[in-house]
Amino acid sequence: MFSRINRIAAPAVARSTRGFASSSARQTKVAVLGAGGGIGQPLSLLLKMEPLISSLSLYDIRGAPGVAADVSHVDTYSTVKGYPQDQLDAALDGANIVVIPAGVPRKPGMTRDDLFNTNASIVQGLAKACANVCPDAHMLIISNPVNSTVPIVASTYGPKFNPRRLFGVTTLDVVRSSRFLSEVTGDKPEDIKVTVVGGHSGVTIVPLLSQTPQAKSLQFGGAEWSKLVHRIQFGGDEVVQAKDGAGSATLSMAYAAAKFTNSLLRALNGEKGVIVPSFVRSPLFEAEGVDFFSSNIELGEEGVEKIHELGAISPEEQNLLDACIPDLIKNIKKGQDFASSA
Ligand SMILES: NC(=O)c1ccc[n+]([C@@H]2O[C@H](COP(=O)([O-])OP(=O)(O)OC[C@H]3O[C@@H](n4cnc5c(N)ncnc54)[C@H](O)[C@@H]3O)[C@@H](O)[C@H]2O)c1
Ligand SMILES: O=C(O)C[C@H](O)C(=O)O
Repeated sequence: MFSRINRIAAPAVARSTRGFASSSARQTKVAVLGAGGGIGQPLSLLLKMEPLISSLSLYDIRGAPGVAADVSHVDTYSTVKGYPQDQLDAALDGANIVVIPAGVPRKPGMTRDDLFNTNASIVQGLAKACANVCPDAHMLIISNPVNSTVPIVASTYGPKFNPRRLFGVTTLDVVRSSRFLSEVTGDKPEDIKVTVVGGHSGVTIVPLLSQTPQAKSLQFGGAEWSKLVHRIQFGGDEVVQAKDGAGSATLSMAYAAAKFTNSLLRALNGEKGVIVPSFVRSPLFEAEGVDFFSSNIELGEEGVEKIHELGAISPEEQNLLDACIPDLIKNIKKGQDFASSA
């Protein structure tokens, strides 16, 4: 099966593109597509508090001008403009980063894949517009199922696809891992860093707890470890059930998306050593038929600078990875088939 436990360093993804000037710290335009929604609204507020953003462009088929008017009163540096349904191209004009939380959320009993029929076309439509209007923008995809929507965006871009600039946002899994592990060990969550690899759905979410010093006391394969891994993999269900039909994670997701956006902005502005997990076009499991995979990514001034290998993992984590790969292949292919048939 997937027996390579110690993987050596991957070559940096070498593809140069037209630049995002490192001097643009005070001139970065970020567009949020789906800004009127449960994630979009708090995310817009958090991005308004981000000093590395100079201009926020808020788009939704419903309510974006209202959200923009509201957020624009916050006394921070950036300007904010809202765009209604028929002004998508104007919203995207000049965008350096596009964050997409547009689409329907789950209700209890649904899987993320059950959202595919609705969200695939929403994301594809938005990706087409981005490919036309701001083809060099960094694309941050939140809409589920992420394992399929990211491949949809890549295929929709066709020859314009730049693998250094497309990211599936899996940061919520990282955030949950820190928090949930802290509840087990008593350590401070802000001190805990867990590398979560694979994808963003159930068993495709693989937390590499063996690489986290605070998790060393766990007995790998034991009940406590299994319970923790299950909670990380199915944390989204906790929120969906608690919201009881009113949607899925929005506030923690907005926090996670703002955190990822901040990592990218820092790297685009020249900070070195920014390394975070994200679901990207990846060579790591290409030989097994996996085109996209989440692992630690070093971010740089052009986006993806280097895709890190997994490093040493435990036999129990290898089992998790073995379970992840077949699902991931199916999810990715579903997205690619959708895009190629459209
Ligand atoms: N990646 C993650 O970790 C993660 C976490 C939580 C939620 N999600 C996903 O994020 C998506 C949004 O969740 P939510 O709770 O904000 O949902 P929501 O229903 O509250 O908001 C979605 C927004 O998208 C808008 N929208 C729909 N079609 C659009 C289009 N064509 N263009 C622009 N906007 C459009 C809607 O009008 C709405 O305002 C869901 O698919 C959800 O599953 C992902
Ligand atoms: O669970 C969901 O459907 C939303 C999101 O993917 C999450 O992990 O919370």
